[in-house]
Amino acid sequence: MAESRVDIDAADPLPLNRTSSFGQKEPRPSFRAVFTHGRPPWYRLDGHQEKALVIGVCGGSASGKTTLANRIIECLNIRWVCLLSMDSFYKASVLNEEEHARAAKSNYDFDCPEAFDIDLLVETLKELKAGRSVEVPTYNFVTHSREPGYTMYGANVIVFEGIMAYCDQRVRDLLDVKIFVTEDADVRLARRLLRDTNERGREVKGSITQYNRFVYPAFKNHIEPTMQFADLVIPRGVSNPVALDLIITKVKEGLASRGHDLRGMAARDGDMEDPSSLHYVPASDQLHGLMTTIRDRDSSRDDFVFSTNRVLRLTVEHALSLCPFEDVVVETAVGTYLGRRRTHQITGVSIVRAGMSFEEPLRQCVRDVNIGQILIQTNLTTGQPEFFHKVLPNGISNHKVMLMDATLATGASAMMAIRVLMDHHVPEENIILVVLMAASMGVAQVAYAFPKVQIVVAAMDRVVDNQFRIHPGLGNFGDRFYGTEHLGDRTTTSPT
Ligand SMILES: Nc1ncnc2c1ncn2[C@@H]1O[C@H](COP(=O)(O)OP(=O)(O)O)[C@@H](O)[C@H]1O
Ligand SMILES: Nc1ccn([C@@H]2O[C@H](COP(=O)(O)O)[C@@H](O)[C@H]2O)c(=O)n1
Repeated sequence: MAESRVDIDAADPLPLNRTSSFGQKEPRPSFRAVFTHGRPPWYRLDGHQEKALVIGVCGGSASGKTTLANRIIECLNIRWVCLLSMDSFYKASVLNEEEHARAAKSNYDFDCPEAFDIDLLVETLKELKAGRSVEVPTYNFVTHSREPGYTMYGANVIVFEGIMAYCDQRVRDLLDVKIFVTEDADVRLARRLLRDTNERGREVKGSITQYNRFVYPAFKNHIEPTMQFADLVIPRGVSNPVALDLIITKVKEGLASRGHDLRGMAARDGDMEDPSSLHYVPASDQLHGLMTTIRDRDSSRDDFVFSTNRVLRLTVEHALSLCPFEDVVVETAVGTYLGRRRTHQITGVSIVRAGMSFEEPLRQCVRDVNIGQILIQTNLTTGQPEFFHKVLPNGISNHKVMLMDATLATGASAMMAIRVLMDHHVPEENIILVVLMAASMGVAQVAYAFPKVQIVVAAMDRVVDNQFRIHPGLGNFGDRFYGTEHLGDRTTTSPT
């Protein structure tokens, strides 16, 4: 797979033995890795996105914003948090030669709102808050320039820090909690001098010149006045454990009210009527016979795979008949003929692993098909689906997308996959969910959350047990199809 997402950020604000830039020994925080893979549901049972909680941290330069932001992340001790720094949005990529020369002589003003690309910052924060991934530029303080950025994945909590974090109303409106860190000006200057000379390649004289000319006046004119927007003013930053405790308690309360037990909630919903978006592969004795072989636990693997491939192909054919077609005139050998032609490029996206069984039947039906994959696994402790990986073809947002999985029980994995597609701008109405064996509760769940998604199933049962297995169902599809039954739980992906 092309795009691995096992990225782990080491979010250690003060690594072992590091001395703070004011010269004091900081208590060493425990190491903590922030995982950006294995994401649990980031939307509610109705399919709508749960907006991320955004915590703003503002204050003067070297007041301790970044250190506090990292400590908040560490103390929250949850997955799916990210730190966004306003520094990434310095406009420096557009500094001209003359401005670069001035910056080198500490004569360029980096301490005014105009120095930042606020429009890009607002867009980025909006996307992150909506749970989507963004490209964040990297800023180089030594060369005063923007460098290639990195992908920041959507998170449940975003900590955003910067000197001008509260200067723009549009940014303020995106923040759920606003913190302002205060520190004495002489402490800030001392820390900054150390940082400028140790980390940012500056001379002492130039650093002091820049501080007197721009940094201190900017604090008075632009930064300090925005303290009025803060919910919480914190003196001494991370050295203020009482304030830190208050912040963590408040944020955890906010998160607790956002439930994420989607599979459990769905499982309690029980049987429902067939929704209008559900389409069965037309019933026939032939289909019935094939499904009987597939359900029969005594069928040989060869018979199981053979019958499955035939039903998968029938299912794909039926799903294709739901795609939009338009009139087209063609010339036959002896005249003209008014025909029909599909209007959209088809992309298949399989939910790994069981959904991959659909890939070959789809290729047989659509010669120019693109195939993508989404890896979702069930967390065996929480029972929740978790999103790990995706490969989506270019241009997918304009395609009809066949989302493929062998079985659909509670619908939790399918919902997560649909959410991933929609986060990548695939319109809901462009998605067709194709499934070999569904449970009515899962179908109802997906149809409730995403009414514009068409659902095509070859067979449906009404009962899902408390281990999320369909009854009577067809057993563990992946193990039977891939012949891995003897490996037991080691190969278990999402039950459905
Ligand atoms: N409470 C504190 N006590 C001592 N040193 C601190 C404290 N907070 C931050 N520092 C140190 O001050 C320097 C600047 O802190 P940083 O968090 O990067 O500031 P900012 O992001 O506001 O510019 C860093 O070297 C950091 O280790
Ligand atoms: N090329 C640059 C860009 C910015 N600065 C200074 O950085 C300060 C903001 O960063 P903090 O980590 O202190 O919040 C700001 O005060 C700018 O003066 C710079 O020196 N060079």
